Amino acid sequence: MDCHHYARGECRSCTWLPRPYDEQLSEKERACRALLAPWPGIAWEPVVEGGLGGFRNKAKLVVGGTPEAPTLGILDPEGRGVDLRDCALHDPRLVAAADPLAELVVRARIAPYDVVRRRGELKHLLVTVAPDGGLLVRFVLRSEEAVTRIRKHLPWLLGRLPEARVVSVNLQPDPKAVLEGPREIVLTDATSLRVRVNDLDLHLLPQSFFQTNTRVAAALYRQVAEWVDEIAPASVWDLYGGVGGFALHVAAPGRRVVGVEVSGAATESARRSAADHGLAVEVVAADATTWVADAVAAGEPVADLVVVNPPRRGIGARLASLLEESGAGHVVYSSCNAVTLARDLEAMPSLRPVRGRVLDMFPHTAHYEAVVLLERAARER
Ligand SMILES: C[S@@+](CC[C@H](N)C(=O)[O-])C[C@H]1O[C@@H](n2cnc3c(N)ncnc32)[C@H](O)[C@@H]1O
Repeated sequence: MDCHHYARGECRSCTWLPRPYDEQLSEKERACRALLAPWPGIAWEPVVEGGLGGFRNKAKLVVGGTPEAPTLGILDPEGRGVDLRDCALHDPRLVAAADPLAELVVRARIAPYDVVRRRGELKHLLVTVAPDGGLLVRFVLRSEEAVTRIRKHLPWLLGRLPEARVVSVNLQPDPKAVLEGPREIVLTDATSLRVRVNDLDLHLLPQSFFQTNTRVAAALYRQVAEWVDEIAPASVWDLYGGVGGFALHVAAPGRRVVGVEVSGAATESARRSAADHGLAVEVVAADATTWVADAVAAGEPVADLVVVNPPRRGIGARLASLLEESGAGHVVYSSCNAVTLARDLEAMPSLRPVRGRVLDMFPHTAHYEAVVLLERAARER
């Protein structure tokens, strides 16, 4: 894929861009299988392709420049804005939304945050697109200084960008390089974006995690639902459940499904989606490890099948040991970091990976999603 920002050396986020896409896929498969080589006999499904361009459903745009001429993209090493609003990875509808958003910044006279001088207000614009074109737009601000002006110009923005279903402000007062802060002010009547994934509408409230490639996420949920339905467990826990993608896909009559997720916004999203679809999925806001440890301590049976989909750091030694010692017959581990996946597998020797799939969630980078089905080995006599 040609990218003029890469060619000019302005952005090198896509570290694998010069590599042919077929080579990227085979290298990711090779790397994943090499990390999981200590567990021979995994039946691998074919890799899921992520697409050459236009696959990202979320634009994380750092705002630089001036109130009259803002840049939307990244900052260079000196802290100056580099405009990447036409990034080829972004869904074209995100690209189309960038100009009206930049115009809003000018109209509302919002000063881009200057990281060097620690002055200004607007740090990031975070925009998510649903498959039907609906948009969730978030202004990450240092303070509330510009909120009244954004509200004043909101009718103009909604006129220019009628696809914007949810518009919000996130307050991130710290001068740290953190994407967003804890407080969110929703400016529209609608508070969540509905994202169609397979045959489900997933609510997405601001501040909830969602996989960045909707088509690959749909393939991931279908794959896991297929494995789970084959096993037909009576109970499933979906740990690190986010907005409920796995939990809702594996819900079935007579099956007890519990989703556990630390973010309040994501749990609220999952609850709304479950209610809309009439699915009996229980959603708990908690730290996954603490919740499992408390359940075990209270003598509650661990689910027949446990899905885990942690951040890059993995599930860690404590949760791995709880699962190892539990009665769960199967675990599905979906990971965006096969290094921590392999480390966690080592800590669960009774749970053996039997099936696996690599999904190219992040084309043009070394990153990928790997999902494995673990089966409890029969106890040796
Ligand atoms: C990789 S995302 C997966 C989300 C979801 N399974 C999906 O398919 O979109 C990891 C999720 O774990 C959540 N999380 C992070 N730390 C957690 C913890 N200690 N306990 C529970 N959830 C956690 C994050 O908020 C995020 O939603």
